[in-house]
Amino acid sequence: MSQRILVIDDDVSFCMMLKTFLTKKGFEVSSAFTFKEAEQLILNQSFDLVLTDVRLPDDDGVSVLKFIRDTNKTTQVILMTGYTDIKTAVSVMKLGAFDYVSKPINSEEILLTIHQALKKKANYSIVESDNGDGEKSRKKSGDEDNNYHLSVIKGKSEKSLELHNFIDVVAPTNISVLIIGDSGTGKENVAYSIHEQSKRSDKPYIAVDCGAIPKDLAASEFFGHIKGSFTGATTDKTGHFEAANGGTIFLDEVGNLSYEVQVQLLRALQERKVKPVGSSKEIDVDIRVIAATNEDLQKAVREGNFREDLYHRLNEFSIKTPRLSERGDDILLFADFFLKQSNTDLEKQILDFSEEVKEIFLRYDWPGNLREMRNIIKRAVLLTQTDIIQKNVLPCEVIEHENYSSDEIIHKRDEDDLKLFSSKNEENTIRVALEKAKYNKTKAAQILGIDRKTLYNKIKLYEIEL
Ligand SMILES: Nc1ncnc2c1ncn2[C@@H]1O[C@H](COP(=O)(O)OP(=O)(O)OP(=O)(O)O)[C@@H](O)[C@H]1O
Repeated sequence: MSQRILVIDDDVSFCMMLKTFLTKKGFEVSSAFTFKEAEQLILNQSFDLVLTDVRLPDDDGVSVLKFIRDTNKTTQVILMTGYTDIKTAVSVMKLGAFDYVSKPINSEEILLTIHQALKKKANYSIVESDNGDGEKSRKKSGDEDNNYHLSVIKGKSEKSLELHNFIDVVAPTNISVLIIGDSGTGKENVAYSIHEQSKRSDKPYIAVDCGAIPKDLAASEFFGHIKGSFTGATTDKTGHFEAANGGTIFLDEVGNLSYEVQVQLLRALQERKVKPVGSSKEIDVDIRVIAATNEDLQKAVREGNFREDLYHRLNEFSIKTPRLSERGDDILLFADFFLKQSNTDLEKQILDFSEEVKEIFLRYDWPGNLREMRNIIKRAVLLTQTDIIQKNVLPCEVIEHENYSSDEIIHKRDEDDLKLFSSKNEENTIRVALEKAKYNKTKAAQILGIDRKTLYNKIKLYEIEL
């Protein structure tokens, strides 16, 4: 059976274009132009994946994600953003979206991201609440990000050395570790490194995305259940705690747990015993706990949203993951790593970045940290037809502080980009670029990464007055 995708975007022509494109690629595609329409569709059928614009006429991508999380926990969500929305997209990532792609959407890039998201979905062996199949705990293996555990960059900057020093010190112990850091700074990687360097490395490592667990199913997810304990529980299920027995449990986005679940979790951590839902037998568990958050948990404690006793239990030792912009020249090491990774993923052989691009990377503030860099480089690799990545394939937000000289060579960008270009955002993006370039069309075309002729046509199409 083909996989089901829901596309949500209020730009009707863009939405239809994407629908046609994905249908041709063998997916079963539905579309909605508003949050309200999407809500109805999501209630009536289950989707494997939802592709949603960050801004919708009656709501936004955050609400879509929250709604999906409340109804169907394994649906993957990919956000589509205009370049001015990157910061919003980064914050939505914290709520458990799979990834975001920037507009203009490139067809090859979106297909790749869709396949990775669906692969991740398939790897979650948690069964959806409505079909009640036998459930198993999940290990985040096979997850796109997980492949990168195989080779990670440590870095040489002061911040990186400090981070790895902390990891080395705490890993061999049984101490609970709380990893604090902005989205995309590599918290999950740190958790896995701690497990790998611990005495438990040959035992299970179970990563649980706490933001993705609906409140009603949390107890069963963590502690398991026995057949018949509630509607849909048609077989016994092993909970994450039991599955992690002897090894490590990683509680990602721990700040998202409801108060009720926090109480249950605390009890399990204090007593090192769990009781599956519907069972009267307690099971002893020996686990090391690592948790991560990108929220200010201390503030959540002060405001009464996170239990203080649980906070202290999780935070026997804390590690802060540095922002990418704080990692000095390591930025180029990471860039090189993502270049190699993208070459492998996309079967390309790009050799390097131009000196100018390296300088831009070193100056940029990387609000989405490593994840943003990975995405930007993947896209640049996709669009580059020569050996070296040049500035013109970088998104506007990365180069917007730079000066543009009109005698720079204009590289022709893959026309494919413009085919799936949202007209609403396109017009906006062109206006912003023109303004930035002080209405110099050559510079504006450069900012946009398109050739001058295309820009002229677009100016005519949208009747932009110069
Ligand atoms: N040391 C590293 N070397 C190479 N790649 C890394 C490293 N750390 C993280 N990455 C990559 O950066 C991306 C983001 O990392 P990760 O998912 O661990 O971040 P995070 O802080 O857990 O994000 P979030 O808070 O959004 O869950 C992933 O693609 C990951 O593989």
